[in-house]
Amino acid sequence: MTSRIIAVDPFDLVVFGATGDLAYRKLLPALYQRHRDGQIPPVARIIGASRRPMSDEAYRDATEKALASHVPAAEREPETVKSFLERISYVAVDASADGAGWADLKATLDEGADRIRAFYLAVGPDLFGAICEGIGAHGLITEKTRVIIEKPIGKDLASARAVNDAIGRVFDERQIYRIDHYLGKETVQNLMALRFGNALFEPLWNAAHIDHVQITVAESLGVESRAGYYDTAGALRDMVQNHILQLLCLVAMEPPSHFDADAMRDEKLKVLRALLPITDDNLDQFTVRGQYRAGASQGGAVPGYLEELGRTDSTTETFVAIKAEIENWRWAGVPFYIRTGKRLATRVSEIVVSFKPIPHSIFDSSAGHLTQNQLVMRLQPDEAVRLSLMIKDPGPGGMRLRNVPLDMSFAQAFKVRSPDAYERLIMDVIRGNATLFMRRDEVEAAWTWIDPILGAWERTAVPPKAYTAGTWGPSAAIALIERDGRTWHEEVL
Ligand SMILES: NC(=O)C1=CN([C@@H]2O[C@H](COP(=O)(O)OP(=O)(O)OC[C@H]3O[C@@H](n4cnc5c(N)ncnc54)[C@H](OP(=O)(O)O)[C@@H]3O)[C@@H](O)[C@H]2O)C=CC1
Ligand SMILES: O=C1O[C@H](COP(=O)(O)O)[C@@H](O)[C@H](O)[C@H]1O
Repeated sequence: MTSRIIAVDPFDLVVFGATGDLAYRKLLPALYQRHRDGQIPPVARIIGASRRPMSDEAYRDATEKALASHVPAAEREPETVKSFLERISYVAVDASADGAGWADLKATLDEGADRIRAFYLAVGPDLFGAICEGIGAHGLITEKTRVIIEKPIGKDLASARAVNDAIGRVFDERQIYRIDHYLGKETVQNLMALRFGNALFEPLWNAAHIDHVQITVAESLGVESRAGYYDTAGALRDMVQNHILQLLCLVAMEPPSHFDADAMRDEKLKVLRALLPITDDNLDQFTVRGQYRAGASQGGAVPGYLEELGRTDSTTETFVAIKAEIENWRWAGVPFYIRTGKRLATRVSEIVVSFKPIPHSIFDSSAGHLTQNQLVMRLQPDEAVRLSLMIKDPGPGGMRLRNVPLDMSFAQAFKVRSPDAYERLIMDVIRGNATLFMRRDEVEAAWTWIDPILGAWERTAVPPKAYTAGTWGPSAAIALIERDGRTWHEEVL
C-alpha cells in the first residue's frame, strides 16, 4: 500500500543551525524522504545557514554523510541522493553579529522571491531573537514567509515570554510555527482520528467511564552528547513542559468544532488552564523526581548521570513522575499519571486509557479475575493501538474469562514506511497548516503550570531520588500510583 502524497508549492527553506545535531540527524533526513516521495517540487531549495564558513560542496558532502548515518541503506538510491543534494546550498551567517552573511543570504533568497519562504531556527534559544531580528532587518520577510521555532521556548514563564516577545517583534503570530515533534508522530495524530473519527469512544471519554490515564515516555539512552544543555533543563522542562503536556491535552481536550489550528489550540489551552496547580503543599503527593546511577542497560554496563556529566554536584532530574488532575466536569476525579526519564528499562512511549471496572459481575469466581478494559496507544517503537477486552477462553472447560487484545499494529496494517514526525511537520509549514504547532498562549499556559513545580522543588530543596540505570525509575514513582490502588502499565505489546 502506498500513502497519498500531496505535492507542496515551490519553497525555499533556510535551516539556521545547519551544521548541528538536529539538522543532520532529523531535518535533512526528513527532507530527503519527502524529496524521495516526490512531494517537493523541482525548484524548491534547502539553504543551510550556520556560523562556520563552508562551501556549498562541503555542505553537500556533510549532508550526504548525514543521510548515510540516518537513512536506511535501502532508501538511499544513488540517483535520488544526487538529485536531493542538488537542492542544497550553504551560506555562512553569524547570527550574533551583523556580519556579511546576511547580505549573501538575501542575494540567494532574492532568486526565489515569489516562493514560500521558511526559516527553521534549529539553534539554541538564545539565538532566536537575534536571528528573527536579522531576518527582519535585512528585508528577508515576504508575504509568504514563515518561521519555525524549535524547543525549548524559554526555561520558565518569564523567559518564554521574552523569547515570544522577541519573535513577535518581527513576525505575526500566524507566521510563527512552534514545533513540538511529538505532535507529528503518527500515533499521536491517530489519537485524534480514534477519538473524533469513531462514534465508539466519545460517549465513554469522561470521568463516568474512565478510571485513569497514564502517559509514559521512557528512554533507554542517557543524555549522550547533550549533557551540557540537559543539565540546565532536566526532565520536567525537557519533556513534560512540551511533549507530555501536549499529549495530555490531546487526550483530555473537548472536541474542537473543526480540525483547524485555532479550534484545536483553543481546546488544548482550556485543558492547560484547568490543570490543578502543584505547589509546595502538595508537591510530595503529586511529584517524584529521580536521577540515574550506574547500572546496566541494553545488555551492558552504563555510567550514572553524574559520571556522564563529569560533575558530582548536579541535582538535575533525569526522571519525573507526576499525578496530574484536570479540574473540569469531564475529568473530575480522573488522575493522569505521567512519567518520563532517561536510562529507563526500555524505550517506549505510550498513552494508556484505563476504563472503570464493570459495576457488577454475573460470573462466579471460577471465571477468573475480570480486568479493566484498556486502550493502549503506543507511539514508539512499533506504533500500535490496542484495546484489551475480556473474552471467554475457548473450549469446553466452562466459563473462564481471559483478557485478550484487539490489536492493530501499523506496520502490519499499512505496510508503508511510517514517516518521521519532522517530515509531516515541515511539509505542514510549507502548506501553511499550523494545526500541529503550538500557539504562544499554549506555551505560556504550560509554563504557568510548570513554574510552581520548579519553584517548589527549589524551595523545598528536594534532591532527586536515585534510581539504577535500566530500571523503571525510583521506587517512589511506583508508590505514587500504587497508593491510589493502581499500577503502571509495563506490559510490552
Ligand atoms: N538535537 C536534538 O535532538 C534536538 C534539538 N532541539 C533544539 O534544536 C536546537 C539545535 O539543537 P542541536 O542541533 O542539538 O544543537 P547543536 O549545538 O548541535 O548545533 C547548533 C547549531 O547552531 C549554529 N550556531 C551556533 N551559534 C551560531 C551563530 N552565532 N550564528 C549562526 N549559527 C550558529 C551552529 O553552527 P556552527 O556549527 O557553525 O557553530 C550549529 O549549526 C536547540 O534549540 C535544541 O534545544 C530540539 C529537539 C531535539
Ligand atoms: O525533545 C526531546 O525529545 C527527545 C525524545 O524524542 P523521541 O522522538 O526520540 O522520543 C529526547 O531524547 C530529548 O531529550 C528531548 O530534548
